[in-house]
Amino acid sequence: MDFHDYLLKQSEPILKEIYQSPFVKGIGFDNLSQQQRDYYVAQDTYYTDMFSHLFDLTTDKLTSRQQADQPQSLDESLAHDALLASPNMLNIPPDDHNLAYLNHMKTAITNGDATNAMLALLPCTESYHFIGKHYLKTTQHNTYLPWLEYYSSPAYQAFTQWSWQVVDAQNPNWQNLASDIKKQYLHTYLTSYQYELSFWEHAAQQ
Ligand SMILES: Cc1ncc(CO)c(N)n1
Repeated sequence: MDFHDYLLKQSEPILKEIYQSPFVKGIGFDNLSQQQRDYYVAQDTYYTDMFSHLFDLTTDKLTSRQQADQPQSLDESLAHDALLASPNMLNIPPDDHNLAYLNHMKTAITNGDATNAMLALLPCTESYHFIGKHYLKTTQHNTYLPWLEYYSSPAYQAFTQWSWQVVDAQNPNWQNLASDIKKQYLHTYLTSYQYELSFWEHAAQQ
């Protein structure tokens, strides 16, 4: 088993909660209010802007081979457009859970090694790909189909697979990791997953 498969087993319960969270179901079953979409797109626009900066900091820690293999970076404004937000989103400031999530990633990336940095970002990348695939065929004539298509697209999949390959190559003998290091990696990864869940939960509460 590769390291990312082991990690996925650990995050599976949270991923299942994410699938069942009301906003994610709202995307899958075409059932979201304008207010929920405005809030989510406002939060996520802020988040993805910061994420690209954090991603660049992480890339600096990788080998030049890994950097060269990185697929073209993606323009998530296409996914945001698919949620049809109103201009009211411009009045919504970044919320505390969002800032706390970004702060967690920044700390893990600044203070940690290359694996720790990748694991702070991985839940973000992989969970959206799983959500896209999970709900792609759920509802006919779904208003939000372009959102699901974006995250299940070959380009997004390539980005997810590249992330897995990097994490696996960094830890070919992950079973032999010192237990405190393994604990730290898991903590970084699962904390990001918990923040992903919380991001969705807040969006549904609007
Ligand atoms: C909160 C969050 N996590 C992950 C992604 C996927 O990039 C996103 N757009 N937003």
